[in-house]
Amino acid sequence: MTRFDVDALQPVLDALQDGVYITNGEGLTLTINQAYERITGLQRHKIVGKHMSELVQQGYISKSASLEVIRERQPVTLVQTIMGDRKILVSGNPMFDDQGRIELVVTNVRDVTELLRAKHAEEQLEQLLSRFEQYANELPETGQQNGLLVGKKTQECYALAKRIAPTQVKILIQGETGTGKTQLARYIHQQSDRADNPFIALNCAAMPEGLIEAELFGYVPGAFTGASTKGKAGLLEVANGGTLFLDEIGDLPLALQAKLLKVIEDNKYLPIGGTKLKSTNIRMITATHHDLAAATQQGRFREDLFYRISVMPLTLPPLRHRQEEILPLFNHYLAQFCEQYQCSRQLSPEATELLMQYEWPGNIRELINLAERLAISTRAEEIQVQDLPAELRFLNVSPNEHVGGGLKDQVAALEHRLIESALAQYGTTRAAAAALGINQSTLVKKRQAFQMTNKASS
Ligand SMILES: Nc1ncnc2c1ncn2[C@@H]1O[C@H](COP(=O)(O)OP(=O)(O)OP(=O)(O)O)[C@@H](O)[C@H]1O
Repeated sequence: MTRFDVDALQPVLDALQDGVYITNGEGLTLTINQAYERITGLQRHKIVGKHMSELVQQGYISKSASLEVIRERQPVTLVQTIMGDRKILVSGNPMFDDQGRIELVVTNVRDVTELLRAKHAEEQLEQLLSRFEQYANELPETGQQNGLLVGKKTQECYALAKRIAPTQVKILIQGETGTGKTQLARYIHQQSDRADNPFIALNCAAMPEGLIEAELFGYVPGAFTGASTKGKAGLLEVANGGTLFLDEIGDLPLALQAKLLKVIEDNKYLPIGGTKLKSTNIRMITATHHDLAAATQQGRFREDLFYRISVMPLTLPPLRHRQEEILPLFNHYLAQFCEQYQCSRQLSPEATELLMQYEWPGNIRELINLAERLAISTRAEEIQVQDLPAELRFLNVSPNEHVGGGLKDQVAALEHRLIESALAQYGTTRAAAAALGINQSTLVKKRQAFQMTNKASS
């Protein structure tokens, strides 16, 4: 029995925005309010009279705050998961009678799913912004605002970019990762009459759909639970008057492609939760490493958007197709890092040869990373083959002929050939082992094991 007439209180409870759940001192459900029904999807008539432990057993809720309050005899706050994925913040409070027994447990419930999502989104945005800042700092120091234009193809690409920079033509930059797409987009911005306004870059592949939408279009105050009360300006607003560079546009979800098309056609967009269209004046430059024409045929990219953004395609070839640039770029960055780390380094002819033969899957970015790594890690002034990472050092090891057998045999055979190749290159087991990063005794044992297997099978 309780001193309170719960039924009489019901209209008051129903007027509250937060969900309310009331049990008696044993954990039997006395009532819930309408907000609780809305947040959890549970219906009052189905749970009144039920014990909280039944609700947990039947999977309606993951944990009961009321039972915990009864056990602990003090307030309890926890985050619960309901209906699979929604997160609710639950705070239970005991109400004691004159004898100190728990008479009621009153629990209030707030849906924090959107709040948590927004918090996560904010964190990701902060990271993103710090990346922008980091990238923006890279250019002025080297003075290489338009890059090192050594190769003919790169020179032609930049020359064309310079001619079209002052126009409004839509540019799609194609190229593998690290080939310099962002740098080229920034160059176009700098050569245009928008140079004094912002250059904003967004990588569409780096974020989940909900977040990209909030970042691009922004949201109005109170657009969703947990949204900032001030609302948020989208990048379309931040970049107003300047250039918005959308990298990896091929990864933009279809729903957002439709919204982006509207921006391109009318220079208008609707912030999330908004009712009034906003105008923007941006130059959009896009980039991709995908074959967008193929993506269009497969229905993964809107055809109308593809034609709109690719009026002027510019292609940056992979570094392996710009052989003449490898050394000048490498030496440029090596000199830059030597100055930074106060050292002096140069490539030996053999190491130079391997750099020229290497495929550079990460293109210029990979080359820059290697230059920095070698400037720091080599001891002698001349960089030797053994200073290079394994993927370059063993370039001349011919690919494994099929030796038959399973993966284990093939891996053993490859290991054997790498060991033999290192031995041929370095002469002694000690030097070969050092180059392979293993102990000399391990190398010798592996060699013997392989020779024995070979004898046994011949
Ligand atoms: N012509 C160039 N000369 C010198 N450095 C360059 C040149 N082009 C690009 N770089 C440098 O190479 C690195 C990678 O370039 P960038 O970030 O523009 O590549 P990206 O194609 O946009 O890569 P991702 O697709 O992975 O974003 C940057 O540090 C950039 O400064």
